[in-house]
Amino acid sequence: MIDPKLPLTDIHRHLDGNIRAQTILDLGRQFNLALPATTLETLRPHVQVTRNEPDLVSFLQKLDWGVKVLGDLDACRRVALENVEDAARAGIHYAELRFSPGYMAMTHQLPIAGVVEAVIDGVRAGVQQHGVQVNLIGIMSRTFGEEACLRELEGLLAHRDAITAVDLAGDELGFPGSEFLSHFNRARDAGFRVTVHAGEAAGPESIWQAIRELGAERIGHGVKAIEDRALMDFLAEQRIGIESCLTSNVQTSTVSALAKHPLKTFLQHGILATLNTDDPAVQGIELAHEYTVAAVEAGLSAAEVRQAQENGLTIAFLSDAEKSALRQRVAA
Ligand SMILES: O=c1[nH]cnc2c1ncn2[C@@H]1O[C@H](CO)[C@@H](O)[C@H]1O
Ligand SMILES: [Zn+2]
Repeated sequence: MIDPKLPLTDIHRHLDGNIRAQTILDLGRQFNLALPATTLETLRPHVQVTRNEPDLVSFLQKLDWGVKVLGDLDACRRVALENVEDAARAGIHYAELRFSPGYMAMTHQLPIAGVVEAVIDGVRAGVQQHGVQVNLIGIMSRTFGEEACLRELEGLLAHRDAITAVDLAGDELGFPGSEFLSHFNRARDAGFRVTVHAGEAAGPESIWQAIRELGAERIGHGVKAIEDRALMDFLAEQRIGIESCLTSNVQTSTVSALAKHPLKTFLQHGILATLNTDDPAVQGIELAHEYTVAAVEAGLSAAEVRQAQENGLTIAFLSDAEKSALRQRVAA
């Protein structure tokens, strides 16, 4: 169901939601940290979703061990490099890897701009080794409040040229987008592209807010757009893309089952919706699973899956020239 002649993109993929279990064990040992388990098998339930979580916030706790073991900047560089390796192995041609430098820095009080630099470094090394094309998206983790997000933004601004876009992620219900207006004004002034996690835990009003007040050009998840016909029309007309993450939405109980997922309706409505992973290691899936298993269970026809794959390139944060070059490279 993946068209090998079309670029395969993953434009919603958290680098810090994709830290290998083995790397968590290695780093735990290296920094002498007390982990909840010492073997891969026993660690797994602490770092991976084994059954659906009741809500978004419970799901997000599964990411915590991955960042708690980041004891120095080299550890950040390592997980960034491994993320590019994983993307290459998953057959992805172009990935937008997103990360929250403040979340990664938090446990061991690493310098935030240093984390940003280490991630850039690790990704650069990975790209050289594996030939995957990558752009980076800097996340502000709303869960830790406005001040913490401001520090993240500043760390990202310090490396403006190597960061393509910004995002807002974390606890959408507890920290509405309206608290982050000034952050996004600054980010847009600096020339960052904008995508926002919205309409995942909160309703369609959160998506309207992200577009109108934060300047979102794309929406992460956007599941709740299904409740607002005018919003669906607007997304289609304005070509505001939706980054769908099917398995993630079931694991966070955002949708009760794949068969109830609105992606098919979004595509039928002419919305530029796409297939992506979210937090592959935490979810225990890779992109191929989303294309060949999850999309099918969500009722997509082969033509709709192909449309979603096309849309990934259409809404990617790439220039038109970069898109054509990528298209030609893959088709050749
Ligand atoms: O599915 C998701 N919805 C909302 N926030 C998320 C999701 N996955 C990860 N993060 C958040 O992104 C940051 C790390 O990149 C963290 O804030 C994490 O909680
Ligand atoms: Zn996400």
